[in-house]
Amino acid sequence: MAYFSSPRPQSSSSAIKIVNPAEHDDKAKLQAKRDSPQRQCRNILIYGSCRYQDKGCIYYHPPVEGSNNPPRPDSPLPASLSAQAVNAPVFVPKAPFHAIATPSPTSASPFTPSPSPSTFYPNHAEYDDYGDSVSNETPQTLEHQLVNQYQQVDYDDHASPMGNFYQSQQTTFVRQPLDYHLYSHPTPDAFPSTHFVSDAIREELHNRSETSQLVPLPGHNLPDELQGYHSLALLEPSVTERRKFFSWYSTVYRATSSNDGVLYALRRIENFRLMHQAAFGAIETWSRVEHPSIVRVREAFTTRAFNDNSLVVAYEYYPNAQTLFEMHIKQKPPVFQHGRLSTFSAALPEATLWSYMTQIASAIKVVHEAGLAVRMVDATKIMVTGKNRIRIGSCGIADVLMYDPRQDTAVAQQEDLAMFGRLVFALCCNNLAAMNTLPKALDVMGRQYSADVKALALYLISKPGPHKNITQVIDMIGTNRLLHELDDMHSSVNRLEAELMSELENGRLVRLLCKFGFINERPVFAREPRWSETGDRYIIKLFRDYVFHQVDENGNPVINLSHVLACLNKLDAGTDERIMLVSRDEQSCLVVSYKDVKACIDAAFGDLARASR
Ligand SMILES: Nc1ncnc2c1ncn2[C@@H]1O[C@H](COP(=O)(O)OP(=O)(O)OP(=O)(O)O)[C@@H](O)[C@H]1O
Repeated sequence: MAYFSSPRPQSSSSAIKIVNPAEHDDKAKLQAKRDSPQRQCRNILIYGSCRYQDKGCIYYHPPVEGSNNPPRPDSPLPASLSAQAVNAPVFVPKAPFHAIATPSPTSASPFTPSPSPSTFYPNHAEYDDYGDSVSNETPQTLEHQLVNQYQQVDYDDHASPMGNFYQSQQTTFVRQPLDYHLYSHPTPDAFPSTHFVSDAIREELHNRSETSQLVPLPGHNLPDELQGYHSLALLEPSVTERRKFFSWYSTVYRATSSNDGVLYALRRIENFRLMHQAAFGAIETWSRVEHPSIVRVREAFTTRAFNDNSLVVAYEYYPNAQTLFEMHIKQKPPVFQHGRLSTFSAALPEATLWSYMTQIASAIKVVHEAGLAVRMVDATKIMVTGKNRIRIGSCGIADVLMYDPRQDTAVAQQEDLAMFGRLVFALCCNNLAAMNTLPKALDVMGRQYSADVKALALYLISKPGPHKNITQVIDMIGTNRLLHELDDMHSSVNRLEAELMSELENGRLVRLLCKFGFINERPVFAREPRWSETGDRYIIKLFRDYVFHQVDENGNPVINLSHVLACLNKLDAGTDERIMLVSRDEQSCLVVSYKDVKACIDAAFGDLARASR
């Protein structure tokens, strides 16, 4: 929605007072006056040119500067518009200003607006072109087509995480899913995609937002309030087989903090009795570790809210995050492939593996430099929070659970490297326990990955030593791969910035629409019930009609988002381009520039803002 119109160079303009044609006007006289070929063509006044000039238009067309046509001395072009100009013959377009954008499922190119508003409304001649494509359908038929269109798009989208929902005949969901494609699908070929954030990112973000807002299912007997957190929801299905976290069972919840209203992931360790308060010291150190590949630790506390002694550590929450285990190792349900059920899962591509290893190595380096050890480099605790973006989760918990003031951190750091090695084997072999049969694991690894992967994995699981450290690991990853990762990151930032640009102007347009909402049809203001119908506000009202309430020559509504966006952008820019506003009774009209309307809106809104203080 980010297009912005460039103002057309025009002569200075000013609002022209509305003139109500006197009811007792001599109609015949008026007709004669209107039909006079001496009168200047209204198209020239409004648009600067008339496309019917050489096709029989009977009104006067002043010569274009530099043309060979001699000037007509008896009918000079007025330097500026006079109030009488509103009596000029009314321009009646052959077709409505803007055709309805009908995304018909059957048509190959249902809606083909010009790529930018500046070319979209360059002159009135284009309006007639749109007229050629005007649909004769009633609004009801159009709505029906639109509904069909959306149904077709969404129901066909098997790749969408909502796909199962749409296919299901059951009506167990009360909440309506968001229609991600509501206003931009199907994308017409001629419509530059830069006008909207791309479908993939929009859907991804909507999915995350929807997950964040999912209401927890009842029946888990969760506490209403927990040390400043409320609205707890389980983040893992309660029926899966339970693995122990060291010697304890753990559960992850999503919860909202009463302090800042932000969502957090709470990891609860069941039946844990804290023996040393000093164990929480590590949590404080962890809460200061900031790294893009580490899930930030917020705080830790013990609680009896679950009817036991639980330890709870609060982390940053990443909606729809999956663990590396869930994403790459867990056996997927069989799918039909080539006519039979198959449980085949593709090997992790080597490029992705290097990206993962680079991110993990970088995170471990920061942790080791902070005098800590990760203690949990495990596929079930590393989360994928975006495309190829991983973060080590559950940091700090092991420090509390295994608290031992005499423990040597250097030993724990060496263990981090060994765990990292086991993780590489698990990812290469799609098996958490790959290391248990090392020869087989090496064989699988050798067949699918380069010798560098194998060398690094073997180094990581090699015996601890004074020279074995994370810096060595990063050296083994190599400058080329690090540079490659850096380039990928920059490209990703560039892409996201471009996406951001395409949505940049939305806030501006919403603010404008809000101003309209505040001003238009306000029942009572300053004890003047007609406040919104008089003075500047009347112009705003007519402008609102011009933007939103256009009708075609049959009186059918014209629903054209491009027209609305172009008008609002020009209004916000305050361009000199002029438009004709027509009163609702069609008895009077007004030629104003966007600049004039903008001034009216600013003044009216200023009135309201002052009165609200
Ligand atoms: N900080 C977080 N933000 C978002 N989701 C999280 C966060 N931490 C954990 N999760 C999610 O919670 C779910 C359970 O996490 P958990 O670590 O218990 O995984 P698990 O595979 O069930 O491991 P285990 O079997 O050891 O409990 C996972 O789907 C994980 O993605």
